[in-house]
Formats: sequence, C-alpha cells, structure tokens
Amino acid sequence: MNVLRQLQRYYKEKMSFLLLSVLCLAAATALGLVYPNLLRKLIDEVIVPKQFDTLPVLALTLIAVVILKAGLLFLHGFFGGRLGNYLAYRLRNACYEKLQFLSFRYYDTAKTGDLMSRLTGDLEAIRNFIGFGFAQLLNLFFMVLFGSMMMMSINWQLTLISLITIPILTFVALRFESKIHPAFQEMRLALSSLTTAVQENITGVRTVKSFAREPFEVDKFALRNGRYQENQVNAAALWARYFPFMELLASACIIILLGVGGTLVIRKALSLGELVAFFSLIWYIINPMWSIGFHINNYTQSKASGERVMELLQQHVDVHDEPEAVLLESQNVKGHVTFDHVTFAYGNKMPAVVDIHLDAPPGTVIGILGGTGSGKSTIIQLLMRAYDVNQGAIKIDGIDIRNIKVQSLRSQISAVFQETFLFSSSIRGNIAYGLKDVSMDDVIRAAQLAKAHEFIMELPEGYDTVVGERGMGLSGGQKQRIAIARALLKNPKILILDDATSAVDMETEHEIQAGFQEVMQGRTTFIIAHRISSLRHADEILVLNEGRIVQRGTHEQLTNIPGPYQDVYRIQYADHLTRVSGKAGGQV
Ligand SMILES: Nc1ncnc2c1ncn2[C@@H]1O[C@H](COP(=O)(O)OP(=O)(O)OP(=O)(O)O)[C@@H](O)[C@H]1O
Repeated sequence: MNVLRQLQRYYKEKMSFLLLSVLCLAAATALGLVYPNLLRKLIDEVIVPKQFDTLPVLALTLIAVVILKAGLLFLHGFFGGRLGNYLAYRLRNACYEKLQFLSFRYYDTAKTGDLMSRLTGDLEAIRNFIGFGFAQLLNLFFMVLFGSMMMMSINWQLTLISLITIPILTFVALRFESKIHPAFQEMRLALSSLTTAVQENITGVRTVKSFAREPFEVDKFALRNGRYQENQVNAAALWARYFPFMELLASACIIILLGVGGTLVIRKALSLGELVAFFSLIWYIINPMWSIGFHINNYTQSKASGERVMELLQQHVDVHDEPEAVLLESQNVKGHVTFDHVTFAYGNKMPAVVDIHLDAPPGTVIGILGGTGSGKSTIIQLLMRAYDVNQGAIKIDGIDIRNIKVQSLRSQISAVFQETFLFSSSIRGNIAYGLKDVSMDDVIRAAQLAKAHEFIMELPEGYDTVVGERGMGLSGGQKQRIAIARALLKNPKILILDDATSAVDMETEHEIQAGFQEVMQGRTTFIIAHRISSLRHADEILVLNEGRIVQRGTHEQLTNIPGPYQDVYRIQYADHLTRVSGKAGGQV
C-alpha cells in the first residue's frame, strides 16, 4: 500500500468521499444480510407452519431493503466516482506541471510514448482503484466478516466445517497475487514500448519514408507487439490456472454444506429455513473469494501504475531555484554576460566545453564558430541554465545565474534554434507564444523584421492560418523566420541565434541580419553560425575546437592570422578571393 499512501496527498481534501463511499458500500453489504434472514423466516415461520398473515410484512420489508440497498449503492458509485476523478485530475495536472519543470537532463533520455502511457493508462488504473477498487476490496472483508458472524449465530459447527477450504482459497489468492504483479509490470512496460514505437514513427515519418524503412519499422513494431502479446498470454495463462482451481475449492464448500447441513436437517438439528439461509449466506464467503483475484489484480495493476506515476512525480529536478535566488527585473537588467572559466560535461562523458572564458558587455555581439560537436550549442544551453556548470560560473550583470530564479533568467533570453518548433495553432499565436497582451501591430512588426510578413500574407488566412503539428505545411526557412519573429517580439536583453538562419538563403539571411542590427541595439547577442558572413560583424568571435576556445578576436584580426578561422574563411570565400587576387594579378 506504500505507493497508494504516497498518493494520498493528491486526494486528502476529498478523504470524506472515500469514507462515505466505503461506508455506503459496507452498509449495502450489511443490508444484504437481511435477505437470508427473510428467507429463513419465510420458510420456518410462513411456508412450513402455513401462517401466511405475516407474508405482506415480509414482502414490504424486502421491497424497502431493495430500495435502500439500491440507494446506498448509488451513493457508493457517486462518491467513488467523484473521488477517483478528483484524484485523476490532480495527478494529471501534477504530472504535466512536473513535465514542464523537469530539466533538460531528464528529457535527454525520456521517451514520449512512455510518458504518454503514464499520463493515460496508468492514471486511469489509479483512478479506478482509488475510486472503486479500494472500497470493493475492503468490502470483501466486510462480506466475509458479516457473513461468517451471521452463519456462526445460526450454527457455529456447520460454519466451521463449511469454511474448511477457505484458508486454502486465501493461500492460492495470495500466491496468485505474487505472480500476477510482476506480469502486469512487464505488460505495462511492453505497452509503453509499443506506444513509443508508434509515437516515434509518426514524428519521424519523413525520415522513415525517405530511407524506405517502412518494412523495418513494421518489423520493429511487430517485435514489440509480439512482446506485449506474450506478456498478455502469460498473464492470461495465470488467470486460466487460477479460476478453475478456485471454482473447485468453492464447490467443495457447497458440497460440504449440503452434505453436513442436509444431514443436520434430517436429524432435526437444523431447520430447513436455517439451511436455506446458510446456503444463501455461504455466498457471502465464496463470492469475495471468487472476486478476490479480480480485486487483487486491480490492486496490483494500480500499484504498478502508482509506482510509475510517482516515479515521474518524484524525479529530481537538478536545475531549480535556490532558496535565496533573486528575481531579475526586466527594467534593471543590462545584459552583461560573463563566462568565468566554465567547464561542463554531460553525465559521465568527456567534458563538452572546457575552461570557457568570455566577457560580453551589454549590447555586444559574440560570434561562435566551430566544427560539429565542438561545444557551441552547449555554451548556449549553459547560459540558459538548461544544465548547471561543473566548474566556473556564468554571470549576468555580475550575478551567478545559479542564484537567479530560473524563470526570470530565461525570460531575459530569446533563443532561435536551428530546429524550429511550431505549435499547432495560428501563425499569430506562434509568434506571440508565451506573451500576454501583444498587439497585432507588434506581431506584424516582428514578422517584418524577420522577413516573414510577406509569405505570411500570401497564406490563405494570413496571420490566422493554423499551421499543422510541428509547423507542417511550411518550409524550413519559413518556420525559421517565424521563430525569429517570435524571438524578436519577446524583446529580450539577451538574444541567442543558434544556427538560426541556416535554413534561409544568403540573401534572406542578409536581410534578416539587417533587421537584427536595428532591433538588437543595446542587447547582448550570441550568434552561432557556420557561415562567416553571419559572424563578421561580431564584436568578438570565439573559435571552438573540442570544447576549447582555440582562437578569439574580431573578423579582421582572425582573417589576418593563420588558424582555423582563416581556413574556414578561405574555404567559404574561395571564389571571392580568387577573383580579387586575379584582378590584382592582372593589374600587376
Ligand atoms: N544532451 C546531450 N547529452 C549528452 N551529450 C551531449 C548532449 N548534447 C551535446 N552533447 C555532446 O556534447 C558535445 C558538444 O555538443 P554541442 O551540441 O555543443 O556541439 P555543437 O558545436 O553545437 O555541434 P553542432 O554544430 O553539430 O550543433 C558533443 O560531443 C555532443 O555529442
């Protein structure tokens, strides 16, 4: 019950619903005991002595009991439903909130399909158990307790003899529980691997098709589907063995009761009415034993689900606000960024960046150039505090970013990445993402600066055009321009362009950059680019190799000294340089 106890904090305000639901069910169960008593009275006091005058009273009592019991069962369902849905609602919100605040480190390895199945299937199992299963499991106990007490009051010897197989039933049920629980855990894992396969396939459908990997994907899915099926079959085999055995034991109870009870009636040690009442009461013991498997199964499923949901909710958030963290007020932030000998490694890997040292006073433009995997994006990720540095410190206006509230830090930074994510909403909504009270004029101005306005106006519904999931229907360059407009509209103190213009042609890039010059006055900008043309106006350019800064300086300085920057410059400007030197040669 440990995990279910942990879940209590999500429904403790509605604990009264749980109590009411259990009470109503227990009362309905207790009321059910009136039936065998009525039967006994009917046989012993009406039918056998032929005293029919009490029949109407008995009939009316029966009707009243039926109505009352129905009312109690309704209330059990009502309170249970309210409780289960309240818990599911709270858990869903809590999980979603957790997902928002979990750090990038978690998402480096998280699987979308697995998370989706926690938020759907697992939550549903918990909702069912807390809403109904728990009360019903308790009710089994009440049924056995009330039933055996009543039977004892009629004839305790017959009760003990009839219930002789009950310990064996309990033992079998508990053994079954210990086997079905791991089987269910396996099943849930297999299901989440199945949903992960579907989700990844849909997300990466273009890649799959372009590599003609459909047959491979089908086989991969079939393999996982096979594993899921195998798990289902294993669980079904457990059930299949369990049920006949339980039936055998239950039937043994009935046979013993009929044999011994019948003999007692013949010897007049028991009345016929008592035997019939006994026969009806024994189901108060057998029925719970029958369904104990189902309820235990329900319990184990929700326990496994609870563990998976709690595992998500208890994930450590490694980037979080320190108690004394300060809030950055937009109007006071200058945007002075410093990296003080920063070193960082992802997990146990080799450091991705080593001893990075830089000073970017407000309004400066820092260019970062380097080969693939040289650590350019890592520098940016660290500045946004996606990860905490291992050594050194990053400061904004002299404050270590670990001492700044994460949200207020990120609200001062706008980043445009190489890969643009667009939400399935209108273009206007995408540009104004995360901002409140933005006027249409501001949205248009940002789009104009990002050179997106013209193509947006050509779309069927202009700024109200709804883009498909992940921006389907737009070209890579168009998506990038929308992302740039989004970043510009935020009006940040620090702007990061991480290969942000890689998907637009040189001419558009030039135009966008001209726009940047205008809006980036007084803002600190980091530009990561592979094209020298994007970096040449930077105040300082850092050249990275294997996580270390191997060259730094302005474009003019770096082109004049031999080194990687000059090499890249020569390659990218080969045509231009040949033309220039050709002209110079001709003139000589
Ligand atoms: N989330 C991550 N988890 C583990 N290792 C990572 C992660 N992101 C990057 N790395 C590793 O860190 C190193 C630096 O990566 P980074 O993304 O900073 O390079 P980059 O210079 O931006 O490359 P590119 O130009 O290809 O984008 C690489 O060795 C990369 O494999």
